Amino acid sequence: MPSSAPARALRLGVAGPVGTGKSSLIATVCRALAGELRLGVITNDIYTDEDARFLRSAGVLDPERIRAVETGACPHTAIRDDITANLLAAEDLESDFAPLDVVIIESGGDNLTATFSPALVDAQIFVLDVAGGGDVARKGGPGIARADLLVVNKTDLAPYVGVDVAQMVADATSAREGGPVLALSRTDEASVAQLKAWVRAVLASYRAGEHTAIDPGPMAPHFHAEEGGYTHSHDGSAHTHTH
Ligand SMILES: Nc1nc2c(ncn2[C@@H]2O[C@H](COP(=O)(O)OP(=O)(O)OP(=O)(O)O)[C@@H](O)[C@H]2O)c(=O)[nH]1
Repeated sequence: MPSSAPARALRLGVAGPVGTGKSSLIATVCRALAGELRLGVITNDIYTDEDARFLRSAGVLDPERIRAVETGACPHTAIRDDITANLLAAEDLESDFAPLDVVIIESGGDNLTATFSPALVDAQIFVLDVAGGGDVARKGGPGIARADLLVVNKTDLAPYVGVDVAQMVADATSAREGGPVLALSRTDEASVAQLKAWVRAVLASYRAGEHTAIDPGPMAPHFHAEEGGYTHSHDGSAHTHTH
């Protein structure tokens, strides 16, 4: 191993709107790579450990290797502004199961703009699905534009929702100025193999000291329905609420 090899596991973030298939994608990665890589997973949910329980029940990884962070009202704060709970969870996982190769961190998804801080993850995947409509990729946002990989998920559903996957991928590629876009379905083995190859390649580059964590940029201000409803922004310095 080169002397510049990092001392800890690669931390890989998975963000995207609710229901686009983040937990399922993580289950797919675990199923595909658990035989060759030592993996751990951290989930972020507002008030529950639902995603962690889903992943444990999927039987793709030792349940002890899946930890849940409960984020409270804004699930984005814990992956962007105050990342302490996630950092501690990642460090705990790594010390309990040393050595790990990859720790995957799932964001609690509720809008299009969630991004991870580069202080928490080394690389991030943003997940859209065809059921959200073919236009979503064109609308952009920091995760869509600048995550390390954009996944257009559930391509098996495209014929039923009238989405042209090739066009959606072309729009996404143009919104990302050529950055990688992967059309994925858990039922399409070729696409799963591409996802697996992408994770392997990022890990190899991270281990060689050649990978730089990119900040996709802060999230746009967004609304939360809890506590009577408030608009909320993560602009890097101030963490503001407007009721
Ligand atoms: N048809 C199809 N359905 C999928 C695929 N991947 C996920 N799903 C389904 O999409 C739904 C949402 O998947 P999840 O993995 O729970 O999505 P999520 O983004 O983790 O959801 P939240 O954690 O609630 O934000 C579930 O019913 C999955 O079974 C896929 O490739 N094809």
